[in-house]
Amino acid sequence: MEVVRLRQVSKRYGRREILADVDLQVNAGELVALVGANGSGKSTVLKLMVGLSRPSAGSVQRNAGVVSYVPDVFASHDRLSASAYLRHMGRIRGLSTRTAQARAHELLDRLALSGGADTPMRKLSKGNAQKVALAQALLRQPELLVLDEPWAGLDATAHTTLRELLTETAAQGAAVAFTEHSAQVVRSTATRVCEIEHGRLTALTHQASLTEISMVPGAEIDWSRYPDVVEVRPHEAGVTLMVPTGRHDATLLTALQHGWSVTTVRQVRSE
Ligand SMILES: Nc1ncnc2c1ncn2[C@@H]1O[C@H](COP(=O)(O)OP(=O)(O)OP(=O)(O)O)[C@@H](O)[C@H]1O
Repeated sequence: MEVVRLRQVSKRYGRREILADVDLQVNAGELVALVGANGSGKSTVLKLMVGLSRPSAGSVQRNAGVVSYVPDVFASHDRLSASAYLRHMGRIRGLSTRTAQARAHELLDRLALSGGADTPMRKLSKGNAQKVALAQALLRQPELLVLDEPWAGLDATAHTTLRELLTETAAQGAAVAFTEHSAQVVRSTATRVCEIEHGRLTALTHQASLTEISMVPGAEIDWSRYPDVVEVRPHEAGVTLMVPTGRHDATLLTALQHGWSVTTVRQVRSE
């Protein structure tokens, strides 16, 4: 199902054309990454998607009740604590105080907000403020979730959690669009990648589905040197690898031949 569609969209600021003839749709369940150089127009596309900006020509159609947006900069000078802010945002989004509070705590726990949910917003570090911005966007399951460089400033744990949260949100039927500069994050998260160059969409590529393999170490292997391995996540119990589905058999074989014990294998992103 099509959740948002840009048709022949152009955007001008004064006489300057920022976007030209952009055709792009995002469907329910998709994770679309917008990539391109600084200033190529990615954030502008995101703002058009959520309705924060209007096209100079062309049209934007949205088929979503709950739309959530995470801006690239989320600076708050508020005296409100993170948890009071999220309770308030939850109420605005139609949740009861109790549900908003429970959901806020669940999200802040998963994202490991340090300094506590009772810290005034203006005292939060950049990364922790980003965690609050993400929690705000996920208080209610959105139908359209749009995020501008959401990984910026996050620590390693929250980095992984964010990918899991976005994947879960898409699996529950949301259309998800985001910008990101790290090729590795794009490869391990997006189901489709759109490239923008000087305000024009230049390429669209579908990403292969990925399989996540968790295992306990045997003989030493530097997994990052294996071309099939998209991502390596070391953790206390061992390591978790992301490998394109279809090529995971070879990775499993290598692991077993080196005495590693495989604990779980699961497909985390389908095509
Ligand atoms: N409100 C505005 N008024 C005038 N120009 C703007 C405005 N917003 C964006 N621009 C210009 O539009 C162009 C595209 O900006 P945009 O923020 O969409 O790029 P981006 O691809 O997201 O860049 P980055 O990777 O640096 O975040 C830039 O040249 C920027 O200066």
